Amino acid sequence: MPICVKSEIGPLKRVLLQRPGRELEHLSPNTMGQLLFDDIPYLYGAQREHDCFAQILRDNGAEVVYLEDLTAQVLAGDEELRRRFVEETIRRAGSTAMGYRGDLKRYLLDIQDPLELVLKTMEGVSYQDVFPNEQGRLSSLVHTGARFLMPPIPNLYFTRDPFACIGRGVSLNHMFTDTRNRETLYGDYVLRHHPDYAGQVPLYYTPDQYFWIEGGDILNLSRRVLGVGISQRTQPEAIEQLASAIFADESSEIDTVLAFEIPSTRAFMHLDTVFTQVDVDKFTVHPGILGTLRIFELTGRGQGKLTTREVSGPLEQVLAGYLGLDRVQLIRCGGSSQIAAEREQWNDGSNTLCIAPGAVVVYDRNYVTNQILEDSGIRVLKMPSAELSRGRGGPRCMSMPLWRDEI
Ligand SMILES: NC(=O)NCCC[C@H](N)C(=O)O
Repeated sequence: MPICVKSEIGPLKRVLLQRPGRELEHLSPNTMGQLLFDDIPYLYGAQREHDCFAQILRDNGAEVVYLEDLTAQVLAGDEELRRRFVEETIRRAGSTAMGYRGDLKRYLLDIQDPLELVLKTMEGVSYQDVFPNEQGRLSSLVHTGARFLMPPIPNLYFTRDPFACIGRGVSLNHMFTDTRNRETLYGDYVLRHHPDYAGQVPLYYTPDQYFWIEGGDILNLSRRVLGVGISQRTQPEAIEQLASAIFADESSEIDTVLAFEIPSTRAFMHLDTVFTQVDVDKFTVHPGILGTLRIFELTGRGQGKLTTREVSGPLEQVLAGYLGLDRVQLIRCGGSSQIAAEREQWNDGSNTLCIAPGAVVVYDRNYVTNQILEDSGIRVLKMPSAELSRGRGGPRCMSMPLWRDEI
């Protein structure tokens, strides 16, 4: 079996990243809001930071694989699959792309090197790429300099979101926004066609299901308990469908889904922006969610229908109960300072990537939270974060574990 993720903290052995590329250079002040960025990162700085992230993971025992490489391996030498991939990419890229589908298809299929093709679909295709010599048509005279026939998809380096590993299976997600829905195609091709994955991974959710769900909301709390956020990006109906599919899979060990309802705002876009596990009995949390958090339990494995109830009690007590622990410690992002909590949560201070019990990768800029983690006995591996953080996601968002050793 190629996938094994039964916790948030088991030693990380294989992880999927995407190295940010020219899609970041294709953000502009007019488009960045729609493309879910608050600023335009400096690409070469972002790549340096990302390479440092990958090196920290390798130095600590994880094999790093890249989404762009796996997708290129799938397309290499299979002309029919390459054609289908290009057609599907165009179909998902919006009405302008569909209006130019013949030209885009010719342009993309002309790119022989599979990795170059994959990167081009991520970077976006401009009017001038396709029509370098066009003159005299209305469409060639207006705004051609900054016009994309196929827009860039700059959020791909947040590999946490388009699909999520759950035990031995995967939720291949239906994303909240159009720009991010294109991202699911790469995981789809890898999971269905790559020789290492094809036919071996149960899919618990697929993008053709109607409700939104994103991987940042999915937390493998234990081999038996899955946590899922109800958030700006994940609808409760999607959680019901996901839970039903998991409970119907006899090979899955999960018998409980805990749904955590967090405020539906951009600052808290996914559960993992406010809450991540850092050790067997320790979690980071953004204090801003504690007052309003509601938790629901879904059960019903093997019964053909779900049973739902609201769970009462403080978060630490609920977590301790479901994880079979005496107590759980919540480490507050920003400590006791509200301004530090808000600033560091905005820069993903709560979004740690746990690589083994008690060891996490974090952004260096969140020094208040990082110090508190160290004081709590956590080994804190800091990565540079001036540019990557402008995309509003941290180390957990930028990684999809494919294999964690069981604990
Ligand atoms: N799991 C995460 O919280 N991922 C961060 C995603 C950031 C991206 N700019 C987005 O808005 O979707």
